[in-house]
Amino acid sequence: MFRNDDFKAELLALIGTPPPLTTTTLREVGEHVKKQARVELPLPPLAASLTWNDPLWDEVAAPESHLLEAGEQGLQSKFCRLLNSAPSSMSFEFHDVHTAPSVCGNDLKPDTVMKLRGKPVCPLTTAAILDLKRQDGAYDNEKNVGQAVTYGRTFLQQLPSSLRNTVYVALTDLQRITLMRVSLPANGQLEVAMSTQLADVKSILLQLLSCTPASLRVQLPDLGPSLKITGFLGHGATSHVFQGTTSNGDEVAIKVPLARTLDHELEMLLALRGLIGVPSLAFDTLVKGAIVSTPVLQPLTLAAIWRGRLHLAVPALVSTFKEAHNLGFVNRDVRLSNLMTDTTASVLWPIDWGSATRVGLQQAPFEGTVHYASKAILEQVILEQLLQPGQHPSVRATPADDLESLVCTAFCVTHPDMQVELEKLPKHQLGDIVSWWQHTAWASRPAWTEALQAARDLDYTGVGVQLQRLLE
Ligand SMILES: Nc1ncnc2c1ncn2[C@@H]1O[C@H](COP(=O)(O)OP(=O)(O)OP(=O)(O)O)[C@@H](O)[C@H]1O
Repeated sequence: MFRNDDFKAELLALIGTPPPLTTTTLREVGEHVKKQARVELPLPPLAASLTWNDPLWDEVAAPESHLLEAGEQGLQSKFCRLLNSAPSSMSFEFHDVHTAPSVCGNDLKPDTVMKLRGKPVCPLTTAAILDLKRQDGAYDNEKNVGQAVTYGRTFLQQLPSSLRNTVYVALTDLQRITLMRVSLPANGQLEVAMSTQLADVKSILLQLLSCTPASLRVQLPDLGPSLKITGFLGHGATSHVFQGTTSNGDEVAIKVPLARTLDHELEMLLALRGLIGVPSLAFDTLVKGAIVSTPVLQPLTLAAIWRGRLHLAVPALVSTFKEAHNLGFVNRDVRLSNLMTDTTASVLWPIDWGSATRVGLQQAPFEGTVHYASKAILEQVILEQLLQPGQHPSVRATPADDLESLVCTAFCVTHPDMQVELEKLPKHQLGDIVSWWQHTAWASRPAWTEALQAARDLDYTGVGVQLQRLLE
C-alpha cells in the first residue's frame, strides 16, 4: 500500500514524462543513418497526364531563392498555397498539419502529411510524412535526418506491425528532396533506407501521390456507410480495434477480427448486456464482421488508478464478475490488457468477453493467457499435457479462476517491473509460471495472499475489500 503522498506525486511525475529528445540524440541518429549507402526507392512512374501547374513552383524551386521556413514569405506558407493547385484525382492528398492533431504522438509535429483523400488526419490514413526545411543548403543534415527518422519511428510505434510497418518520410527545401523509407518490423529493429538528394521535387511529390493505398498498406477496413473510422485504439492476438463514429455521431470502439469470427463474443455481450462495466453494443449484430461498442476507453495504468482514485471502483468491478457468474458465465481471460477505464475514470471495464464460457461446462478448450491464469487452471493444463501430449488441453473453468486472475492482474498493475518479469517467462513453461507466482509474487506479501485466498474461496466481498486497500 502506498501511503506517502510525496513519493506518489514524484512517481506520477516520472510516469508522465517521456525521455527528452535532444538535438544531440537526433544528430546521432542522423549520423548513423547517413553512414549507410544511399538507395533508389521505388516510386510509380510519373504519368504524363498528371500535372501540377502553378507558377509558384518556379518561384520556390528557383536555385537563387533563399526562403526561410516560417513566416508569411517562408516555405511553409508558400507550400500551403501550392497545395491548392495539387492534383485532386489521386487517392492521396498532401495536408498541412499545423492545425491538425499530430500523427507522431504528442511531442512531435511534422509539417505535412500525405494521407488518404477526404479522410481524417490520423496514423491510419497517413502514408507519408513531409518536413520542410529552410533553403540554406543543409536541409538533410544529420539533425534533420535524425528528426525525420524519429518522426517515422514514433509514427510506426503507434500501429501494430500486422497493420503497418513502413512509412515514407521526406525532407525537402522544395529545391531538392531526400526520401526515407522507415520500417519497424515485428522484431522491433528499426530499418531506414535513404535516397540521394533528388532534384525536381514536384515530380517526386506527384510520384508519391500516384502510389496506391494497397502498395503503401494504407487501407481502412470497409465497414459500410454507418461507420466512420477516426483512429486506432489497439490490437489483440485476433483483432484490430479502431475508434470511430456512427451516423448519429456516437463515439464507438470497433473491433475488427483478424483470424476468427466474433459471433461468440457478440453473443456474450448480448447475454451480459446492462451490467455495469460491460461494454454496450451500439449495434446488436456484427457490422461487416465487427463488434461496435461504447464507450471508448483508456488503458489501465498505475497512474490512471492513482489519479482517478480507481481503487474505489474495485468493489463494483468485482460485482460485475459476480453478476456475470450468476448469469452463468466465466470470463476466462482476465488480465491487464483486458481491463480498461473510462475518461471520467470512475468505472473499471473488463473489455474482452471473447473467451467467456458457461459456468459448469465440464471441459472446454483452454483459452486465455497463461501468465494470469489461476493455479488451478495451470495445473489442469499441465496434467492434460502429460496425459494427452500434442492435443489442445481442455480445462474446467470456475468463477474462482476469474477472481484469482483479477488478483494477479491487480498485482501486476501495482508492480509494473514485476509484470515485465512475468511476461518474459515463456508461455509453454507453465511450471515456471506457477512457481513464479508462488515464490516471487506471493511470498512475503501477506496482504496479497489474503486477497488470493479470498479469490480461491469465491469470497467476492473479501476480494473487493482487499484489492481496494491494495490499490489505494
Ligand atoms: N472499448 C475500447 N476502448 C479503447 N480501446 C479498446 C477498446 N476495446 C479494445 N481496445 C483496445 O484494443 C486492444 C485489443 O482488444 P481485445 O482484447 O478486445 O482484442 P483481442 O483480439 O480479443 O485480444 P486477445 O485475442 O489478444 O485477447 C485492447 O487491449 C485495447 O488496447
